[in-house]
Amino acid sequence: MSAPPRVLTVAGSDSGGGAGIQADLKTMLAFGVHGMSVLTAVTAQNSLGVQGAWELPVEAVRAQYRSVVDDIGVQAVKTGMLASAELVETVAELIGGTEAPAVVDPVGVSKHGDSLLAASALDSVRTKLLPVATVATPNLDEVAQLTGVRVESEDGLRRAAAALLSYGPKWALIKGGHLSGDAGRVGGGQAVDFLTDGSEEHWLRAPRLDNRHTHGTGCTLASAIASGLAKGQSVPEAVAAAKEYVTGAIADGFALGGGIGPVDHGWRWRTGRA
Ligand SMILES: Nc1ncnc2c1ncn2[C@@H]1O[C@H](COP(=O)(O)OP(=O)(O)OP(=O)(O)O)[C@@H](O)[C@H]1O
Ligand SMILES: Cc1ncc(CO)c(N)n1
Repeated sequence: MSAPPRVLTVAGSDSGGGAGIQADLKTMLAFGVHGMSVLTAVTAQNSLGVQGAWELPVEAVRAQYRSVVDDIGVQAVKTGMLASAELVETVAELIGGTEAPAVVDPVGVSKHGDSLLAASALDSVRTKLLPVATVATPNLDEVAQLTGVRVESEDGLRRAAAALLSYGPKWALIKGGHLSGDAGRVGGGQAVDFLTDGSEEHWLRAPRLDNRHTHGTGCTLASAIASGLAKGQSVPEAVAAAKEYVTGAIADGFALGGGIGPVDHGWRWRTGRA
């Protein structure tokens, strides 16, 4: 049997299994690719929040990356929680030296508002990491932090994407999920995301689901995109398939613990829906 496409996630561990490395690997399995991981940080995390976070040393991140890329090889890379300026710069340098497409999820804070990136790292994200990204996938808070553009309308999504592209990623995918939650200010009850490379424009719309168990949506979407790219899909194709997957996973998200439960990475198996 021939080997499946290989995808590498460079991200933090979520002990609760809903986001981070755990969400990434589950998503990759659901897409039929071989998932591999470079751990950047360990978090003590559950449905209620992040109780603690510990970064790994730069040498540990470098060594994991070299182990994977030099022997096994990768067809796509995805980045998530990078914690510090030093780690952001290290990962940017490693990705810059790898040919595979890179999906950069510029993770800033968790769903509970716990910080997963030092404020001092923002400039390194702008000047080192975004330039080596094939697709960057900020949510509305992250794009506001990175570009200063606060999105309050669909036209705002366009302006935010243009500002993000000025830092160098080939494609910007701005996730409007948070905005449409606000009494449907944008999208008319839909979860709207906007994808552009500066010339093509793609609007991704899905029903906004009334399920509070959304822990891990961003990690899941980015890993699904990386999986599609590893299979040879174009960025718009991979993003469309990823949006469909994350929407199904949110619909089937379930309660665990006393707070925000995870999306269901196995929804296609569990529900039999396509
Ligand atoms: N309630 C919802 N119903 C449908 N789709 C949603 C909902 N919430 C988010 N989404 C979609 O989920 C995807 C991830 O977006 P989101 O804005 O939640 O990412 P994020 O904030 O980075 O996630 P995370 O909290 O994991 O960091 C997007 O496609 C977004 O439109
Ligand atoms: C480790 C980790 N990465 C990313 C997220 C996304 O919010 C999270 N909650 N935890």
